[in-house]
Amino acid sequence: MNSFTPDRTSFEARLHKIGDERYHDKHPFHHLLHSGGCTPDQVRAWVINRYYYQSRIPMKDAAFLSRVTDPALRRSWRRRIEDHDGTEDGTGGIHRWLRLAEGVGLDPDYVSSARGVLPATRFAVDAYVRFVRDEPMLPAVASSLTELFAPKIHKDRIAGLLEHYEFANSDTISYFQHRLSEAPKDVAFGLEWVLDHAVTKADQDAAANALIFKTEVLWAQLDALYSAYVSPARIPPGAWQPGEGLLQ
Ligand SMILES: O=C(O)c1cc(C(=O)O)c2c(n1)C(=O)C(=O)c1cc(C(=O)O)[nH]c1-2
Repeated sequence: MNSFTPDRTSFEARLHKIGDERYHDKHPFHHLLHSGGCTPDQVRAWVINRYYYQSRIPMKDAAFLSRVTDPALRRSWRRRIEDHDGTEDGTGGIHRWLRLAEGVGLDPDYVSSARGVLPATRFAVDAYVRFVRDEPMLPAVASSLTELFAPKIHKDRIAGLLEHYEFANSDTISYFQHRLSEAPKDVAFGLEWVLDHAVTKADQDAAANALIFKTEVLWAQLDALYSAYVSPARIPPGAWQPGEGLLQ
């Protein structure tokens, strides 16, 4: 019978180590994007596929909320949906992502139709929504903790896009600018909740494994993008072809 449960500090360090080793800031596609090495079509492919992730985040948060019995937890978590959906037309993260889409020359209606999304992106993102819907509460919350590592990548992205790409300006990058203040609030709450609720070794393992699963969801999306649009550029049947979905 396991009797030794590592303390909060070493458990938190274990979660951070997962990010240090596995977060998608290390993926070659991000290196290419942030250093100015992407062609306009590679940026467009990223915007189209990443939209699918964005669009499913509030759906997974709604699935999560539908299982929560504690009003205080619901009150805190529901802000995530408002961050993405906004509180009225023309506000929120999804709207801001579509401004980025227009900035790179894409028709926002095409992007929001999700027609050209890569199959592996769809599978990975849908797996995340199902995971949060179906797994116990602790792994469901822990899977959101990749956001611990997001502010750094958002800062790198803002700096890299502004330095290297003509389309980048305060309007087109406002999605990332907003996340710099939104994500730390989400993750401060989520981390506290996980540290409070992971009280046995088995709980801590389940939370750590959920975080690993989530890094894989993110990594798989970039692998799909790299293999379809970078090298050797094998676009799967049905996925976005350069030239499609452009602004008229
Ligand atoms: O640009 C990124 O690299 C990145 C990563 C992540 C993440 O780590 O899951 C999120 C976001 N951005 C993001 O913008 C966002 O709203 C978000 C929500 C969540 C989540 O799991 O609930 N992750 C992320």
